[in-house]
Amino acid sequence: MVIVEHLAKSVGPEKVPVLRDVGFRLDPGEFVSVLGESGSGKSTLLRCLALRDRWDKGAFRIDGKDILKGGWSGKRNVRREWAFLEQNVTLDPNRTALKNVLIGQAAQTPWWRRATGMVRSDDYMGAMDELERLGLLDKAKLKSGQLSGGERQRIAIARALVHGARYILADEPVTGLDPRSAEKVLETLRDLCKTTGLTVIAVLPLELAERFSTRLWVLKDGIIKHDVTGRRLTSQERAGLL
Ligand SMILES: Nc1ncnc2c1ncn2[C@@H]1O[C@H](COP(=O)(O)OP(=O)(O)OP(=O)(O)O)[C@@H](O)[C@H]1O
Repeated sequence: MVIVEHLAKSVGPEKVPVLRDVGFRLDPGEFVSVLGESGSGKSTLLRCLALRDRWDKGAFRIDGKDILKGGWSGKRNVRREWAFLEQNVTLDPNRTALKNVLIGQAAQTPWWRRATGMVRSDDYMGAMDELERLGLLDKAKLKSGQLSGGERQRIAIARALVHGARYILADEPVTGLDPRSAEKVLETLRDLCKTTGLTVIAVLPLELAERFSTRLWVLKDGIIKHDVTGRRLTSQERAGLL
């Protein structure tokens, strides 16, 4: 279980408070969508959880361990287990989809493996299994530049899973995709949550958030103003979001 308490974060030279007091508990397999007006701090929250941004205040406990107070190994585990899925996926266009899955992201892969592209046969089998599970086996040998935007997103998901992700933080992962590709990416994430216990926290448009996620957070005034599970937002809760 993940427990966040009293997370606060100010930004910029003026130290403008964006997150004032964010707290939640999260079980494995949840698919959370973060909603909120532009500038409400959705990306800041995701970056804090990925430890890309330093927290001003707060406690971050995972399976009973206090990550911020512990040593570097807890933080290293968070960096490995919390994968960040961006709107514009960075894949190496000169390598195949399979090689992109195998060599991983810079933060997860030793430099010599990235430089040489060397992989172990176990890793190869693991990557092929993951591509099969995500319905991408027929794309394995294509150069990533030949893939569609939705396929690139799903390759990035496969890459995260192969490298040990238990949590995926996705900042507008389907913006710019056509509706069918967007649905396929979100169906993939939803199925993984159900079948593997993967936890997803994503910034999505309201309509897709309500269709695909199990829980909705509305960020407002630096806190999670509404935290809703298993239902749509009421008209009062969605005020200001559309
Ligand atoms: N490094 C920074 N320096 C100054 N201001 C920042 C910085 N990072 C974020 N901000 C400000 O903090 C606020 C929250 O930004 P954030 O990107 O988290 O919002 P958001 O909810 O994701 O917005 P959007 O929906 O428009 O993407 C915004 O007002 C933004 O301008």
